[in-house]
Amino acid sequence: MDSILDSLQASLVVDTPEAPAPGPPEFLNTVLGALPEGTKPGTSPLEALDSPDPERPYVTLTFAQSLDAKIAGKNGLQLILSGEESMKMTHWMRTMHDGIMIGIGTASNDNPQLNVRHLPFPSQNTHFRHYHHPRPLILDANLRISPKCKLITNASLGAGVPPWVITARPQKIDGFWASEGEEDTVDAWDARKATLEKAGVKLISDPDLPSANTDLPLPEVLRALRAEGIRSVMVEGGARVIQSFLSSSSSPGFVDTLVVTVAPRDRGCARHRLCRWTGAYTRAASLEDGGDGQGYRGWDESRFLNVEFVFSAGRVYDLVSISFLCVSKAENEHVMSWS
Ligand SMILES: NC(=O)C1=CN([C@@H]2O[C@H](COP(=O)(O)OP(=O)(O)OC[C@H]3O[C@@H](n4cnc5c(N)ncnc54)[C@H](O)[C@@H]3O)[C@@H](O)[C@H]2O)C=CC1
Ligand SMILES: Nc1nc(O)c(N)c(N[C@@H]2O[C@H](COP(=O)(O)O)[C@@H](O)[C@H]2O)n1
Repeated sequence: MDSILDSLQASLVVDTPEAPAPGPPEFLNTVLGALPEGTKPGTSPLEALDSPDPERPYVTLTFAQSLDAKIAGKNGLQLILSGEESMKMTHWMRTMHDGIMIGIGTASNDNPQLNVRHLPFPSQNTHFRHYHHPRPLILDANLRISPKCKLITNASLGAGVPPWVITARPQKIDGFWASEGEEDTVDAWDARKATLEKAGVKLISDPDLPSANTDLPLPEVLRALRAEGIRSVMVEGGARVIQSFLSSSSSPGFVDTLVVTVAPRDRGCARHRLCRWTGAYTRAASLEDGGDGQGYRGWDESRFLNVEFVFSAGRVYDLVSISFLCVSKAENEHVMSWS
């Protein structure tokens, strides 16, 4: 009897497949590199992200665009182009880098948090302590950033990494101010600097960074960040910063990897159209996906199809993989493929 019960019991032992541990989509591991075995995904930046130039950090440029290469709505209105899965992918990618860079246009317009709140909530620890959060880095020559922005207030509440602002104090040229009233400008700049520092912001104002009204020179910015220990940077935008990095991509260029989310809709603002990018996009889209499971797949709750593709500018816009997925559930799980 016992043996009958034993064999009955044995036959009732069902192999319950364990839910896969949450982690970045496989294509990110393939393109950017995986964490050493035994490391919990999302808890530390990737050591594997090694810049080809030891004087600057590794640069991943990433953004979301509409089919017609626009990244914002009318008057720069923030557009949520990414669906749920794509947003999660972006947040995983944030955990993989030391720093996350935006321009002051995005900081003022979007008031972003640049955290990883879309990742699954761990059972222990607080969300903020569990994951690696990249250091927010803001390109802001004139110190226009508001001390009340979310990046600064979150950090002051212990719920974010204090941002660094990359800036350049106006300087005299050959002993003269560039224009009348410039001295007052410098006083105002110094006052804003004091306010920001009091709010916990660190200013990166390398002497090599020339005084600039608008755009800071990327080689010096990247060099200064590397000197501060930033080994990898994820550049998120906005339009002007993306254009600066794409324009830098003639040899040798600063973009090591490019990850773009394309939402299949034409809805954006002409001012934020990424003209230069359209050509590369057409080229990428003309390649075949292959549907071999290498790509990033996930069901998107949004109404729109999302397409992700990745290529490495380090290899002159060579396509590493097109990853995509699709689909609006409302559209009968229609799968789109590139051909
Ligand atoms: N769809 C997406 O993935 C994203 C969209 N956006 C959108 O982009 C828009 C903001 O874009 P922009 O107004 O162009 O602002 P931006 O965020 O590109 O900042 C540009 C400003 O940064 C400063 N800057 C300093 N050094 C620079 C350099 N080397 N190159 C470029 N800028 C430098 C200048 O003051 C410049 O005006 C917003 O509407 C935002 O919603 C922003 C990020 C991502
Ligand atoms: N991945 C992605 N998809 C979109 O549709 C977007 N609009 C953006 N924008 C970028 O993300 C920032 C907002 O970050 P938080 O949600 O506040 O953490 C925004 O400022 C852009 O840089 N990205």
